[in-house]
Amino acid sequence: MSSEVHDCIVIGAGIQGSCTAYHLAKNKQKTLLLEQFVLPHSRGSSHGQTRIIRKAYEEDFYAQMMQESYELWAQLEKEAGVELYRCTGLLVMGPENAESFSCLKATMQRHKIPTVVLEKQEFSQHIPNVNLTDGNGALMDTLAGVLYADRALRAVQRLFQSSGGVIKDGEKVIDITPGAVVTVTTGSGVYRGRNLVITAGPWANTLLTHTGLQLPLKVVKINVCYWKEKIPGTYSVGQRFPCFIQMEPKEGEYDIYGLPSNEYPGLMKVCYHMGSETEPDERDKQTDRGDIDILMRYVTRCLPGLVPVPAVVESCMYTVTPDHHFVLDSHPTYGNIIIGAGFSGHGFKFGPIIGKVLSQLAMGQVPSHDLSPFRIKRFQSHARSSL
Ligand SMILES: Cc1cc2nc3c(=O)[nH]c(=O)nc-3n(C[C@H](O)[C@H](O)[C@H](O)COP(=O)(O)OP(=O)(O)OC[C@H]3O[C@@H](n4cnc5c(N)ncnc54)[C@H](O)[C@@H]3O)c2cc1C
Ligand SMILES: O=C(O)[C@@H]1CCCCN1
Repeated sequence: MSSEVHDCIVIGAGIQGSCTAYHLAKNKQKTLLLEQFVLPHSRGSSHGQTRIIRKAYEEDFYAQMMQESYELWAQLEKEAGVELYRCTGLLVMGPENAESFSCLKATMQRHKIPTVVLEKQEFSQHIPNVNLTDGNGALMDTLAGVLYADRALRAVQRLFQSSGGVIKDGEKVIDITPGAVVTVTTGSGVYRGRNLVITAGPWANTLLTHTGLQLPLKVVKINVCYWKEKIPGTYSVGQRFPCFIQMEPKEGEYDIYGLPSNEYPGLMKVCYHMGSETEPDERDKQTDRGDIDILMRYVTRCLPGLVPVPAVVESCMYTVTPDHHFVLDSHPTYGNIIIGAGFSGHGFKFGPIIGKVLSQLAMGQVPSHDLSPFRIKRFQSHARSSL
């Protein structure tokens, strides 16, 4: 074991760990970022070319955090000298009389998020080639768009390194010994840090076992489906087609969402916001296609310009909490272990702000956002959390 003690060790080089490490290094913290796979990889949750960025949220705390996240993404773009965000707008469709749809509208209004409400009569004129479901309303979050995910991850990791940070990839953490100085053992080394951040995505509970904590997290495999345009370009980013979310507020059903064709010419990404449970290392053994059946019916009904059979299916994982809100907190027993987990399929857009608040927790500072919705304590009654 080297006698070197890092200010902070971060486990997991997905978007959350990479952004946290970047903020730590910017704050002159001697930081080591450990990643089990050789980078870049496609075995976690942060790979793929695109993600949605939006301020349209029902909850005030997300809308608020996104105000700053947009600013931080813009700073990153500038610092890295690459385009990470493309404004396309986000079309949200949902049952007009559902509480979630009106709550979304009200939150957007309260936070002065630029919004256009689309009346039914004008819908098809503004959004051709989409059939609005009967009883649904529609609105547009005009500053929403696409984040270039793979590119963003690379950019943040590069900026971390150029700020003096060290990445060791292909090093799986196999043991953690908590203490005033935390000892972290990988397959090829032993490292010590005054603070530890665990941002291990679907593997969060595997790592937390070493600290005597388990969170109520469910890992699901998402079939990432791309659908062929009957006429190339119909739903393309070039034709200013927006991202969309079809809200499904009924119990047991989940939203459907899409991004304009862009990364694969002629193919539009349309996915279901839930999947079947899996062990993170056994992702490819999970072959349930129930989500694809739901999508095929939706595409047939609402996106008539697409061939209703997926042309490409890729895999990704969500790590879902019971309330679909994140975990951003210190370990209940070891104050120098910080946890970022359970991003529940919507965490990418928050990467820079999550990195900032996790780095603040790791530096012993008061976080600049209220983290009470994200505390571990809220799971106290839950069977799988052992506190
Ligand atoms: C299909 C899909 C669509 C999505 N769409 C959106 C969207 O439109 N907008 C949005 O904002 N978000 C979206 N998300 C969610 C977003 O991508 C995730 O919330 C985010 O990527 C989670 O990042 P993470 O860093 O927590 O996890 P990960 O990216 O999984 O990173 C964790 C890392 O930890 C490493 N690790 C684990 N265990 C160890 C170990 N023992 N030793 C060393 N390293 C370890 C893993 O290898 C991995 O690289 C989507 C997710 C998916 C799957
Ligand atoms: O985070 C998002 O914006 C999207 C919304 C739809 C589901 C997947 N995630």
